[in-house]
Amino acid sequence: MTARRGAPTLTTPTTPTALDIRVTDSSLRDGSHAKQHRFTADHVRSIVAALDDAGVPVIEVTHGDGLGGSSFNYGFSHTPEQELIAQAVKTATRARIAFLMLPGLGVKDDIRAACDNGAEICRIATHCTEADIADQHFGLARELGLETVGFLMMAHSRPAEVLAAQARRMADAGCQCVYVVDSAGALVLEEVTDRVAAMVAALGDDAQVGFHGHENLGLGVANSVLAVRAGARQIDGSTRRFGAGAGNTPVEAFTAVAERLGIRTGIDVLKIADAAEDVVLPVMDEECKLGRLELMMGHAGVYSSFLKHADRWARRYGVSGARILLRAGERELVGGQEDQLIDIARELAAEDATTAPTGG
Ligand SMILES: CC[C@H](O)CC(=O)C(=O)O
Ligand SMILES: [Mn+2]
Repeated sequence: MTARRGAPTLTTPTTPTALDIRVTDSSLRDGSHAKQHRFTADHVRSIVAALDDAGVPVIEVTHGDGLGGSSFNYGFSHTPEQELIAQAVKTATRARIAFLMLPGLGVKDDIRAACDNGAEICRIATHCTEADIADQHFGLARELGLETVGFLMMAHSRPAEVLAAQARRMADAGCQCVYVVDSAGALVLEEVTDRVAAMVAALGDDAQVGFHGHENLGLGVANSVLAVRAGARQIDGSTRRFGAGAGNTPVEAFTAVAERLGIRTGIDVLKIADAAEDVVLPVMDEECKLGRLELMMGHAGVYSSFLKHADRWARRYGVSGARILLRAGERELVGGQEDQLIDIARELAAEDATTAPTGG
């Protein structure tokens, strides 16, 4: 790496040198939440072409809630996700296409279809205490010759040793890289280090460890660097932060920081910055911002994909979206419990009605 003029030397004793890590861009999957699942084939082609040209090695394409997510509960897709996956595969020249599935939302035939459409990496997501529900999906994916990744979602909600045991379970089922998934964007610095390090120790050479961050507390890049320093070898992000909540770790910023730290991603900083500005931004309905609701998600530990749902029910019932999210955090809601946001909104409306001053 050639030193840039004026760039400080940031090497510290804990800085890995010339370390190769693999970045997966989730704009076309996690960004589906922000886009309310309205991706078209044109969006996929343009974003995949730009990311592929910038050297992003893995691009994830699926409904925000994974294969089978298109539904009344989660939101219907504009274009069937298998078609989007097929378009992504046709467009990419170097990048490999990944898909996500949550057992129960998607079924094994969805994995077979994604494989037939040319996807190469199967990512199975479970709540961080429920790794056992993914056993058969990892088994099938390996039989099909797919690379496997496991997602332990809402990883802030359990301590490092619990995650390490769950990661071991995934690896034993055939998972080749288990991610600490900070679904709520609630993990703060050393909380990432501890979790990643415990998983690295539990998995040894049997599987890698990855980190998937969200920006709800503004820590996506910093947390990802700490994950790498703790031994993570795969990092997720989304170009222009295009993801649920305040969005994901921005790939372009992470790439630039990684380059300064001697962490090699293989991504061209200038090209990914162009892709973020010229290609991804125009596809977004609005920038993923770190506003009041997003901050509450990180603060209260709420699943990032609840953002649009909470906002909708707050407007419908005339109550505060931030209070909906705080109560969702107190109740420790997990993915799949989106409907309970409606109950909370109704409760808050009833409480407000009883406390409102009466006229006359
Ligand atoms: C519903 C799946 C979820 O969006 C996966 C993910 O990206 C996360 O938990 O952060
Ligand atoms: Mn996510």
